[in-house]
Order: sequence, then structure tokens, then C-alpha cells
Amino acid sequence: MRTAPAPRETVVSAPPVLALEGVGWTVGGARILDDVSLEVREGEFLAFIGPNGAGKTSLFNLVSGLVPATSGRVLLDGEDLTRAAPHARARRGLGRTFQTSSLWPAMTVAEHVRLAAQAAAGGSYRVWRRAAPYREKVADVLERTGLAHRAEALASALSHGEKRKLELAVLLVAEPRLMLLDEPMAGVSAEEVPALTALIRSLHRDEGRTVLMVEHHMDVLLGLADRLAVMHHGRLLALDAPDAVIADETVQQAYLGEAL
Ligand SMILES: Nc1ncnc2c1ncn2[C@@H]1O[C@H](COP(=O)(O)OP(=O)(O)OP(=O)(O)O)[C@@H](O)[C@H]1O
Repeated sequence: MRTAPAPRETVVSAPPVLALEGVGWTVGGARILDDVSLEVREGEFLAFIGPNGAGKTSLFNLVSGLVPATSGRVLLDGEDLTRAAPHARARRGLGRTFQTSSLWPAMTVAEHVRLAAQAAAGGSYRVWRRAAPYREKVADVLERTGLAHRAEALASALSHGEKRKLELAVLLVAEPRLMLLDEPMAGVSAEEVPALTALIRSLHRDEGRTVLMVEHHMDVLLGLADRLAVMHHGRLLALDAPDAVIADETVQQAYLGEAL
């Protein structure tokens, strides 16, 4: 029996959330990033690994607009934003955290999140503005990040893991679709890693956010990442499923002497 041919559909595939087309960054004659090309699909979790100084943070700086690409193009949802300022990229749904803490020691957890909510709503950072309009948003974000019980704690009183959660909370009030997380486990004690990993997993799997993450802890990444990108001397050495990357001989050579 002949089966009927499947009806032809016009499939209009969405452009990747992020596309890098041969991007490079040269500073003071040094080529820090060299001809990096990749595409990230909506909802994907792409982890960046690579030896120290490989260019991972520089690539995040370039994608978020903190440093200019000296060659190539950066596209968000198909739109060329190579020359766009960081705030213009943030408005299009890109958010990032930094390797070093960006918190104010004398401010409470709730105050951090409220100020971020005000800023995301287009308000100023003035601390004395009325808190009421943001109360619900603050409570929601603190709940999602597991910090509700620490709302009134000063940032200086938080553990490293809680500080990292607060940095994620500050990022989340703007509800970014594409999150760049730069070593979110840095400085976090071994006991706190599982809770932080679970939070990042839920932002990706439950909330559907696209995540790019630099991380040295391979055990953390293997439970999270759809693909691994390996950076080496400013170039993209490999980009594939985690198993394939780990088995790759060129990657192993790049890590010679270091645990992968
Ligand atoms: N503004 C700058 N001016 C000059 N060189 C820079 C600048 N920023 C970074 N570099 C250099 O670029 C290279 C890549 O640095 P980058 O911080 O991006 O690496 P990384 O892979 O994130 O390293 P790590 O894992 O140690 O954080 C390093 O050699 C660094 O010294």
C-alpha cells in the first residue's frame, strides 16, 4: 500500500538566538580572539571550557558589548548588533554575570533585587524610590533563586554560594532570554555547588532560558550542557556534544598536563 506523501509545509526556521561570524578581538597588537564562529539555538545550554587565558571571558565581553569586535559580526536573533552598546543588547534579552562579585556589601539581598528591578523597569538606581511597585517582582525572584529566607541579610553576610545566587537574582529581574554566566561556581564551597547547579538547571530547563556558561568544573557541566565549546589561544578548538569533545584528541592535547 502506498502511503500518502507528507503534506509540504513551509518551515520558516527562526534564526539562532546568537550567531558569531568570524569574530576577533585585537588589543595592543595582541590577538586575543581569533576568527570565532558559532551558532546558539533557542533553549540551548552551551558551556565554554579551555585553559586559563584561552579567551573565554573576552568572548563573553565581546558578545555582551563590553569590548568591540575588531573583526567579524555578532548577531542576536538574526540582527547585526556588532556595534551595539551593552544596554542595547540587554534590551534585546541578553544578560550576564561576572567572574568577580558585583555586590554592595552594606546592602541587603532584597535591596539588590529591588534596585535591579527599578533599573530593568527603566527607573533610576535611587535607593529612596518607593519600593511598593517592585515588591511582587522582588519576592518572585527571591523565591525562584532560593533566597527568600535571606531577603533582609546584608550581602556581606552571605556565603559564597548565596552571593552567586544573588548575582543570578539581580540578573533575573530583567528576565533575560540569553544568559551569559562567567564561572558561577567560582569561590563556592563544595557543599554549595549542588544547590547552585540545580538553580542554573532550573533557569535553563524549567524557565527555558538559553544559557552560555564558562566553567572549570567539568562534573558540573556534564549534567547541564548540551554542547561544549573549547577555547584555546583565542580560537574555537572544538564545539560538539560533551562526550565527543572529551574524547577529542586535539582537545586532550590542548589540556596536556591539566585535568579535563
Ligand atoms: N583588556 C585587555 N588588554 C590586553 N590583554 C587582555 C585584556 N583582556 C584580556 N586580555 C588577555 O587576553 C587573554 C585571554 O584572557 P581571558 O580572561 O579572556 O581568558 P579566559 O579564558 O577567560 O581565562 P580564565 O580561565 O583564566 O578566566 C589573556 O592572555 C589576557 O591576559
